[in-house]
Amino acid sequence: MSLIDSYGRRINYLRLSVTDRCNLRCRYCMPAKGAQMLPHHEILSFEDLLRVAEQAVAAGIRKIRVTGGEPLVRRGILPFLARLGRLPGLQELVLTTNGILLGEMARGLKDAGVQRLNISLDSLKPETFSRITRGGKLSDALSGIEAAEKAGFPPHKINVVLMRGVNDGEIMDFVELTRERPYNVRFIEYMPTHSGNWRAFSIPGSEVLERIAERYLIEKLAPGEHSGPASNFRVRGAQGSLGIISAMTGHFCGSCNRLRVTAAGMARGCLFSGDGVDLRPLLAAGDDTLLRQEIRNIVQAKPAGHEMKGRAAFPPASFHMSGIGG
Ligand SMILES: Nc1nc2c(ncn2[C@@H]2O[C@H](COP(=O)(O)OP(=O)(O)OP(=O)(O)O)[C@@H](O)[C@H]2O)c(=O)[nH]1
Ligand SMILES: C[S@@+](CC[C@H](N)C(=O)[O-])C[C@H]1O[C@@H](n2cnc3c(N)ncnc32)[C@H](O)[C@@H]1O
Ligand code: SF4
Ligand code: SF4
Repeated sequence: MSLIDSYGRRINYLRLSVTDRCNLRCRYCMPAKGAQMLPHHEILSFEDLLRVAEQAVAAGIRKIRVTGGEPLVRRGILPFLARLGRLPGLQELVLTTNGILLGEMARGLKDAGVQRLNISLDSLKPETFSRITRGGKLSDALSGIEAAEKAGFPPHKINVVLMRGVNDGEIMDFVELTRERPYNVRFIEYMPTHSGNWRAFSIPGSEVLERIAERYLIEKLAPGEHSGPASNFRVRGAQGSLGIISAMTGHFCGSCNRLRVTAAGMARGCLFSGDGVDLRPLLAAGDDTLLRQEIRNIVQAKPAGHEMKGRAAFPPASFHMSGIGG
């Protein structure tokens, strides 16, 4: 079974958000105060999340990335992941995290069958890290990253959302990190949110690459099985690699393979496509065949791309990265 959308793209990757809560408050993701968290009864139960995942896999999804909010703050996440990983037909179970809880949970994640981790780390300086995350401790994130390495995960992808004047002075420090460690450090263009003046902060991926190329000899890497939305590069002689995720200026929409389901059970064909489709009535009706058909319908209605340029108001009122899962 495979899911092909109306533009001929094969949709085989589900980003499943398990919570909209988080132990950090990153400036680019959540407002300082008054983030409206979903009441507990509106968050899908693990049973319902499993039903959605099961029907998505039956329809053609092969990879599930568990995200949030911070997925590791949801109670019961490890047994849930172990059950998710056992779904027949699912080939990859991966997770995106801020790393803060990995010190205590990395081993459990490995045992639950999570295959790879993408970890957000926006600064290597304690003060800047704390400023961006509104109070997070860099040492917690770094020890989490180390614990995950010790638990036997393959080299991590490290996600860095660049913000002009905030952490772009650290680009070369992150480049140096790839010389010492086998990580794939990915610089991400700041995407629109309600939490601030994103236009002033967003740095085009092309500029980042130019700045690196002024200092280092870099070579482009061929797209690999795990390169995802990033264009990847390597500084000559480095153990790790660099990625550019041009979420705003770039054009990975043409090869987009994703579907999203939020913790509230809203399915979206595109990160930026409005409110999405509410799966809860179908879950409540208990008809999994209809659920699978709805997943196919959403894939059919998936837009060609984000089309932000043509929009008078962006982002839409319903848009919160922490609520959608990035
Ligand atoms: N515009 C856009 N941004 C995305 C999409 N998927 C992920 N991102 C962004 O890319 C960054 C990294 O996301 P991750 O959660 O690490 O996932 P990923 O890069 O898709 O992961 P893999 O391809 O599975 O390695 C985040 O800023 C996401 O918000 C997408 O489909 N569209
Ligand atoms: C919403 S977070 C959820 C997972 C986890 N809490 C974390 O931070 O890795 C998923 C990804 O979205 C990214 N993200 C959040 N807001 C963003 C924004 N405005 N622009 C670009 N990336 C963003 C984060 O950096 C992270 O890599
Ligand atoms: S990016 Fe991740 S860690 Fe930061 S506030 Fe959003 S959900 Fe939390
Ligand atoms: S913006 Fe939409 S279509 Fe483009 S890559 Fe992201 S999810 Fe896919």
